[in-house]
Amino acid sequence: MPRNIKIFIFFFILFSHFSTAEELKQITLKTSWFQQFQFAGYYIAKEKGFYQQAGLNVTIEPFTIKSQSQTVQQVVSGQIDFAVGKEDLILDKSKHKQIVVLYALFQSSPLTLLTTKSSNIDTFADFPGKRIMTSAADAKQVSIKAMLNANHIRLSDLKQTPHSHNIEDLINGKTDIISAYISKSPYQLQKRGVDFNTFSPQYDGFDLYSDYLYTSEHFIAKDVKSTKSFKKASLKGWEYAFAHIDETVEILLEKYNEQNLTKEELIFEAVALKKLAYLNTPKIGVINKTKIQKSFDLYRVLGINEGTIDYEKFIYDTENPHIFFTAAEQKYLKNKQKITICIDPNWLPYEGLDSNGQHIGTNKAFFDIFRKQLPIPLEVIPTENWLESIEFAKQRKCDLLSLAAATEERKSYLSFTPPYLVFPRVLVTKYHLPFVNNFSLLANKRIGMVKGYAQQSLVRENYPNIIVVDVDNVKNGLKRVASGELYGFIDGLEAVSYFLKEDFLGQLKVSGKFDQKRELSIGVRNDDPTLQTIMNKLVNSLSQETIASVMDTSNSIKYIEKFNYHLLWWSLFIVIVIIACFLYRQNILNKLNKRLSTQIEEKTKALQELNESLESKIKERTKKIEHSKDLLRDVAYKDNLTNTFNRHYLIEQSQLFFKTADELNEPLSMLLIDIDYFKKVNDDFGHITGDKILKYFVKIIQEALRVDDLFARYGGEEFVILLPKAGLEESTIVAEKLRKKIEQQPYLSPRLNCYINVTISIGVSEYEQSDSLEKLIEKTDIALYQAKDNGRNQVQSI
Ligand SMILES: Nc1nc2c(ncn2[C@@H]2O[C@H](COP(=O)(O)OP(=O)(O)OP(=O)(O)O)[C@@H](O)[C@H]2O)c(=O)[nH]1
Repeated sequence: MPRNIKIFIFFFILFSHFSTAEELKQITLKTSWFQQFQFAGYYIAKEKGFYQQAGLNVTIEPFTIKSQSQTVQQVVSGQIDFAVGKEDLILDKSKHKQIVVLYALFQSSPLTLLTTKSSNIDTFADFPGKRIMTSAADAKQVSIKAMLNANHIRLSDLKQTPHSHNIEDLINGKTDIISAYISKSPYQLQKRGVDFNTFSPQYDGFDLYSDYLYTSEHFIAKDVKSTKSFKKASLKGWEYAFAHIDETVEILLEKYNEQNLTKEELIFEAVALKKLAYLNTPKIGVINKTKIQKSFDLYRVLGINEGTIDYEKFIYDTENPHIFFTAAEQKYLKNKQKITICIDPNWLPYEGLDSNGQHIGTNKAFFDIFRKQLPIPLEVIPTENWLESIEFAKQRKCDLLSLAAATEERKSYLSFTPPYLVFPRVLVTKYHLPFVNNFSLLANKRIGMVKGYAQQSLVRENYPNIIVVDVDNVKNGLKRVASGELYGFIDGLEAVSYFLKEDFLGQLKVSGKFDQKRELSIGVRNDDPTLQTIMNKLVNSLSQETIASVMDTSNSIKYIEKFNYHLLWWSLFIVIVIIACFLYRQNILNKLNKRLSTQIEEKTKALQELNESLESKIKERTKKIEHSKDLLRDVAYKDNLTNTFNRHYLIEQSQLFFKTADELNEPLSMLLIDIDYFKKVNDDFGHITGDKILKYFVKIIQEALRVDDLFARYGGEEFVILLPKAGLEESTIVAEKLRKKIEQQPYLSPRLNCYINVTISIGVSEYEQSDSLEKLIEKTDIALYQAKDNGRNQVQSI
């Protein structure tokens, strides 16, 4: 190869290397232990080029036990950029306020205490007086302290010896207890076949973060971009390492194995640590403020720390970060005392001034975010219009100009932050006009644009044939379009939408959209570079999520700020008219209803009265009829003298008695009673007394009979009794009972004042199926004849 070509290649390689190194940001990282899987994510990020892709050249500093205790100080002082910290980093934070944590790799600490089974130290009760081998760093860890404390063991109860980091010392009994990583020592014990006990703080509920990645406030203040990039690339390295354990272990074995660990040892460690990294979380590196607070409270409870921690500054939230200022910036802000900003007072919903001169609109929400980060006020200087705001910015009457596009002309007096709001620009025309896809078609048309807006020059440049007409503000521009004075108006979509919906609904519409979007930044006076870096930091701290969230919130409130009272009054008026009509109609209906009700009530009352009188008449009539019926029945069926049933009734009813007896196959008997020698009674005591004796006789007989029995006067002094359900024998007994009653109860004549003895003769016979009344009487009469014939006052049955 010719010599000059060799020289060219040499210089090419030299300069290309030099230029790459120049482009990459130099970063240093210090781990908390010797090379092992515990730091694999960082090795992988380096080896796989994740750091390089992020613009970083990372140097992983060699670990030494001697320098271990100095790491925090080295980070705080800026000698090292990033470091891996154990769970007691929060203790360091309370002393070194500059520490900022980027993430926590292990959701629970791998630190544990181990004893061998053969030592018979199986519970915490066996701990007092025993030898413990623990490093100064391990002894400081709150999880170990809290676990011992919770089990009533103090470190002073144990004989502490320096850690040899040699597991053989536990196996050989040189110590009783050792502090160890769950990811490492158990493997060595298992391999040696030594049974062991694990005392993990996690089991007592003390699962604290470990392996924090941290840096200093100074570093972040100096280089937010590298901070974010390093965090992102490191986590990417970790995700890769845990997803490709075999490949990672091979890389470690080849390049990062100063402890000469075996493949199996590294895989054991990887598996154990992966569990801790993804414990209760699918996302690696999460950090929760509450959990940090609890850990710090634990130190306080244990009496280890009395300090305080500003958690907002301790945990660096990439999405919503706290902004750290450099010492120079802090000094600048202290001297500056306040930052002033000019805004567009007439550009709602983006921003504006309300009737009290207060800043309102979407951009105010962004200012409020900035205000939280700034130690000094951010003050709005009121102006009449955008042109005046520009003029004030030129004259340095305000430090900043809000929502400004970075035009060449403005760059002569302002520098610009990165844009944080991007608006589409649109054309508004009258409602009936056609949509415009190509703005070249607007040639020779009068198009309004707000005077002083940077977009004017852009439109003039791109569409020189459009006649751009200055207007004062968006609303006036739209008014002039509505009146026909202008063909159209160009501005941001949100700004025109705000007024279209408010004041021009149905008159104007969005008829086209520009390809170029409008990117808006904060203009910063270009004679103040420190203010420029401060404003850049503030704008850079806005994540896309924050911007979207502010836009969403302000979009939902913008129409509330200017309430459409015109529409409200009209709506109220219409509602009132409807209610009034309804009430009027209701009133008329009520009156009609009332009248109808009265009429119905009157009619109902009259009908009720009529009904009642009819009812009473019917009742009366029915009563009369019933009475007449009773009278008729009495006349027809009753004997006038004795009030017993008569022969006619007997003839009628006997058929029913016979039928029942036939159907039910029940017995039925007849008594035929005749008063003995009644002619003589009449003769001796007179006919009237004879009548009374007949009545007396009937009364005694009636009292002795059952309700079902039928008692009737057959004629003269002869009476018939029908006894249902009674056979001949039973009815003969009844007849005898009646005979005795009459015999034993002589009639006392009040008129004659004497007892008159009366006796009766009774004939008894039983009904036989199909007997007629005549036949039955005939049979009974035969029996009666026998009773008479045998001397009277007796019963004869047949
Ligand atoms: N006081 C009164 N006597 C009546 C009534 N009906 C019938 N008698 C009388 O009853 C008597 C019946 O007489 P007789 O048929 O001869 O029978 P007896 O005198 O009772 O003699 P023996 O029946 O044979 O014991 C007559 O004197 C009738 O006038 C009545 O309603 N009132």
